[in-house]
Amino acid sequence: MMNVKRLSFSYKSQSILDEVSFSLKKGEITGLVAPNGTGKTTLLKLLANLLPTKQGEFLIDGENQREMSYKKRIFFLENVEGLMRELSVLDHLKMIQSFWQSEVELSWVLEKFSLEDIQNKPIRKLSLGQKQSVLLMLYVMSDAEVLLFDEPTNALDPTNVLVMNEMMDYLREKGKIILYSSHNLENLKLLADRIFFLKNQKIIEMENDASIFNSYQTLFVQEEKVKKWT
Ligand SMILES: Nc1ncnc2c1ncn2[C@@H]1O[C@H](COP(=O)(O)OP(=O)(O)OP(=O)(O)O)[C@@H](O)[C@H]1O
Repeated sequence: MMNVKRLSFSYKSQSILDEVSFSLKKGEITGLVAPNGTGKTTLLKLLANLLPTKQGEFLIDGENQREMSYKKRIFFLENVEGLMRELSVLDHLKMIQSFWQSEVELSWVLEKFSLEDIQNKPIRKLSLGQKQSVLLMLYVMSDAEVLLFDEPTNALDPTNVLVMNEMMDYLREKGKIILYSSHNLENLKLLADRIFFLKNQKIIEMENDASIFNSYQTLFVQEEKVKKWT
């Protein structure tokens, strides 16, 4: 269980989170939804200890984020920009396997993503969607307890979205704590056990049922922003 207690955060005068409290459970996928620029990535960075927090605390199984081993329980790579251009796919997998002392088999992960053919290519020679698949592979390879995904379907074609969904089901089965930030409400509706909306610096927990699209419309869609162009 990951518990977040009274977490607040601002970039200078811009308040992003205001005394937010929630918990994430093992074996559950929690969706995180909000319009552009609301603070989803900021929240993921805070949980991964990549931004300094002054107010609030978070714990994994009671262990506070200020303790040394906390960081080694969470995997978060914001986007493909975090991959190393000159290193091959295989190099990345080996690096993560070694750093995380993971027992996940390299060949098994490559096979699940059907990426055996490009395993020796450097990242700079891959397409955007291929890089995204590599990023997802690293999550699986890390075998970390807490997995924070920022728009994981970015640049993926429909087939690879299905591959990602299989991956998510597998990770849930393994008891991972998963926070999945996305604008793809349709896919989240399929996958998520719970969905959080982020609005006015607060988390609102929503039921993941047929009403989720209407709720999004009511809470977030600002008709005045969609201007007539013709
Ligand atoms: N390093 C930073 N310094 C100052 N402000 C920042 C910084 N990073 C993000 N912001 C601001 O914080 C707000 C939230 O940004 P964040 O990236 O967390 O949003 P998001 O919900 O992930 O958006 P998107 O859906 O577009 O990815 C935005 O208004 C952004 O301009």
